[in-house]
Amino acid sequence: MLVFSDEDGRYMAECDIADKILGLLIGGHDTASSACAFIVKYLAELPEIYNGVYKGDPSVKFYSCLFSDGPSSTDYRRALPDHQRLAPPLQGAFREAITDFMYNGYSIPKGWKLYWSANSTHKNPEFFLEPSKFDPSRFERNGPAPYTFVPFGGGPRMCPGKEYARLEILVFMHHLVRKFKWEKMIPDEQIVVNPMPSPAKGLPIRLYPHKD
Ligand code: HEM
Repeated sequence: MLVFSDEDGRYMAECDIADKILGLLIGGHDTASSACAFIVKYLAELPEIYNGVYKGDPSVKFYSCLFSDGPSSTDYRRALPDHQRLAPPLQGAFREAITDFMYNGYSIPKGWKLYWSANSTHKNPEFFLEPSKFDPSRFERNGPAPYTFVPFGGGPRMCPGKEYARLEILVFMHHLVRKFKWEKMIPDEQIVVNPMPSPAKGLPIRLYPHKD
């Protein structure tokens, strides 16, 4: 960013570079930590799923694929994690209409700003049976219809960090699950969204090291 210029020879202003770096730090860190918090929360609430993950049960593929005897480590690329459907770290983003179009009976003029929402798309019962239920095996049957599962967005501006994020989350979970079982210290902890979803008190947990 410091050394590259655009086609007219103009360099980026310092404040634009700072803005991009801050965007990258927030986009790269807070998203993945929000995702990790929700896996920890759901696995604490659903011991049968935790046990499946710990034992490398293939029906919880995304969560088991980096475990020693689990499926191949490349499976994580195909697997779709249900925690990101239920609690997408990024709630959505803005787009600008590049042409006039009709949507659901509404006429959207060119130039209007539109907000697409990952959260409401992911909770649509037309696409997800029992949408409020955490079910890591739901994607094993049929993959989601195009543009119904969009935690990383879609189209040309889709998150460029998604493969890195998936791997980062799996490495963290791998070490946590291999070493510990845990329980939540606040059973009904509230979820706040500001701007990413997170447990209001920071999800305090009690860790129990595995004996074997
Ligand atoms: C679980 C983790 C993550 C989630 C859920 C996530 C989600 C998203 C979403 C929804 C967008 C907007 C896409 C769109 O407008 O269509 C986005 C954009 C972006 N993400 Fe991520 N992200 C994650 C991790 C990361 C990481 C680790 C990095 C970098 C190391 C990163 C860098 C970016 C950047 C630079 C953009 C802007 C892309 C553009 O505007 O062309 N993200 N992300």
